[in-house]
Amino acid sequence: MTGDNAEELAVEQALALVGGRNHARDRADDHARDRVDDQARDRADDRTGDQTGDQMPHKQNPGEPADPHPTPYATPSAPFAPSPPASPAPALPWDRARAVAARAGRGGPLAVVRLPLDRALGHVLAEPLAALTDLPSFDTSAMDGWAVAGPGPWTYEEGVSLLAGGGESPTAARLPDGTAVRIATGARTPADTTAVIRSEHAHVDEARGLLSTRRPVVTGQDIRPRGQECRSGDQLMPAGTVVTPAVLGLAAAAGYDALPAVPRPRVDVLVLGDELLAAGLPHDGLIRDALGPMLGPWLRALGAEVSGPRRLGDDADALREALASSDADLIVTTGGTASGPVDHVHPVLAALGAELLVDGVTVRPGHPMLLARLTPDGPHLVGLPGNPLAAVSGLLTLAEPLLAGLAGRPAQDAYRALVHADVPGHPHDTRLVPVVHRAGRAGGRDHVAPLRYNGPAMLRGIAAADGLAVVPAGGVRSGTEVEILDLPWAPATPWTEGCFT
Ligand SMILES: Nc1nc2c(c(=O)[nH]1)N[C@H]1C(S)=C(S)[C@@H](COP(=O)(O)OP(=O)(O)OC[C@H]3O[C@@H](n4cnc5c(N)ncnc54)[C@H](O)[C@@H]3O)O[C@H]1N2
Ligand code: MOO
Repeated sequence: MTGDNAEELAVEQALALVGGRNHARDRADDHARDRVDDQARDRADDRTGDQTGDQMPHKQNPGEPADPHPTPYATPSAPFAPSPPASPAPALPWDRARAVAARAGRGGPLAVVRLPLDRALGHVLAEPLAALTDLPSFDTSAMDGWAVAGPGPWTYEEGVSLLAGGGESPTAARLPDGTAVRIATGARTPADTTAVIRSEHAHVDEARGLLSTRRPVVTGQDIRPRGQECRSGDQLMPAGTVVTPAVLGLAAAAGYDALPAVPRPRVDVLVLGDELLAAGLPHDGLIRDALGPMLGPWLRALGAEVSGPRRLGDDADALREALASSDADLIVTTGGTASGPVDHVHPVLAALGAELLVDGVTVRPGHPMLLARLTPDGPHLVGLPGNPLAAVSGLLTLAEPLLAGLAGRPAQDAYRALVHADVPGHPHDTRLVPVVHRAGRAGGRDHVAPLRYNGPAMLRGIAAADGLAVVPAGGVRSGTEVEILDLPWAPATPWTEGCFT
């Protein structure tokens, strides 16, 4: 990794760490039971209603530009001709899909590496962090002042001071009753010290060589006793903890030079689509690739080591070759998940004999998202739909819990927050809607506000968001609680106020 990359990674990890509310809870759903339940439920869904987003009676937010539901890009040489899905497997409900992804990530044993502290940020502790020393490791003065023994007034020796980091002074190793010695914050207190008197509370009579104080002296005052914070061997943090800057500081204080960590999961990002430009303005039916620039940093913020994006166009052979030759733990593809003429993800997975763990999720946007295992021991693949907000939906539904499992930490769990505004729902699918957290004003409660520009092809809402509301079928009323998934960075900037809600 270059220095630049390391710096970029550190910034992204820091963003992730700053923003994370981490309401993690390990939901170990029974995968086999889930699949059976889900299949029964989905068969019922198929009988009762519409599965497409096109008919969603979704009230348009005021001012939101019309977003006709996108159709796959069609070229004159390959006219769009909808074909049946490659796999008849039913779509999974959103929470089941997350549980399946989390379970898939937890499938194998975790590797352990020892990383120097300056490379450990954002990794997950593979073992509990046990103190290698008592903290403090010696009785320490908490203040600049005087160490005293017994009741005052105290005599002292002119010119003798105990300093932080100083070795044991022969004159001050033991402090006889009735004596005092000048001491600095962080210095070891001599044996038999009763208390430390802050310099501002001490009265020094230089002529008589006597120290006194008008304040009562409490035994042990302003002394940090050895082992106050921990004893050697105490567990400071459990395995599975994400190494934050504060954990690095604690580990250093407790004597660590390197930390036992789970290696970051390695992720290859493959961007599919002939219509995508890597630079410049859209022209002639071509558009900018919005996912390549977004996914690397986002996946790094989720703790991954990312290579790519590689733009493969709509080339089935190139996709097959890239999948077969990858040595990553996870491959993330974008686009090509549906059944259009150049949607190659399903056929290539079938040709490689991959096992589809999730083939569609009853969530809007993002319903064609998929999760596969390429070989029994091989990498997983998360297929993100090409519509950009649908890709974000797939990222948080499948990639985030999978990566959490691969990295040895619990997946983010949704938590509940009040929503300020009615949020329309899909008739029977979950909706993920960009929201921003707002502090309650004038006695009001903290809440989230849904953001406009939340169409599947739009990123304008999510760019201003700090979370996604998980809106159940049928929608939610203003003033009720809704599940929230946090985005892995700090709350959106204040100028989103009024601009997007
Ligand atoms: N007959 C049906 N067609 C479609 C359905 C459906 O149910 N039946 N679902 C629609 C939905 S919803 C989605 S989402 C998309 C998913 O399709 P793909 O995953 O195959 O994605 P593409 O067709 O390749 O692209 C869709 C859309 O997104 C644009 N795109 C793709 N990649 C990028 C990128 N990197 N940056 C920016 N934009 C990108 C692409 O140009 C298309 O406009 O399928 C619908 N169709
Ligand atoms: O509604 Mo699609 O799943 O745009 O994402």
